[in-house]
Amino acid sequence: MTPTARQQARHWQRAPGSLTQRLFAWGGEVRVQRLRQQVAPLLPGEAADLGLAPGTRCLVREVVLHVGDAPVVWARSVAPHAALSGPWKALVGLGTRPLAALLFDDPAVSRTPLRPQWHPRGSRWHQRADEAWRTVAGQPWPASVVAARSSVFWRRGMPLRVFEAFSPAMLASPTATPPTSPRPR
Ligand SMILES: C=C(O[C@@H]1C=C(C(=O)O)C=C[C@H]1O)C(=O)O
Repeated sequence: MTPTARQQARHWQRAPGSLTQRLFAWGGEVRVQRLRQQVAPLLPGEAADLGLAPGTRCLVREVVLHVGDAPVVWARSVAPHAALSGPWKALVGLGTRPLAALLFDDPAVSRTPLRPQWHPRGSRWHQRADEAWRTVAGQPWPASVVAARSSVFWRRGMPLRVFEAFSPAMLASPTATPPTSPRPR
């Protein structure tokens, strides 16, 4: 990873507030492609961050965010299944609306500090990012490391862990224009 890419990764890993809003400001058009939303096993680190026993039934939502015509973020959010009948029931009908809609305008939602992380090729996280990219872009994850971040949103005592991985297209250079110009309206 070039020094510029590392610097850009740190920028996105630590950027407060809504990533969707930042992507919109960066590229003018953001689209959410939902890959899955179902009860599924957790990946390494998720149960601990949620304060759950491994094997607890959880809802898993995976999406890819597109800016213009290019996929730029793979995101994976997990919550205890029990939360779907309570504080996070709005997840059920979210569809392809950005998750941010449930998080940043609700005073009942708090967020733990952002945790930057790097997942090398061979890790479960890199494997999952690779699977998502093969599905969406028809190619493997285009880097040997997945630069990402995670944090936990809390609402009325129930957690929602959000993980976001940044594609190399986002890390290209400080002045990187979005990967493609938004489609003309
Ligand atoms: C949490 C946010 O919502 C974004 C949208 C997501 C989704 O729709 O599943 C998941 C993670 C984020 O990239 C945000 O914009 O910060």
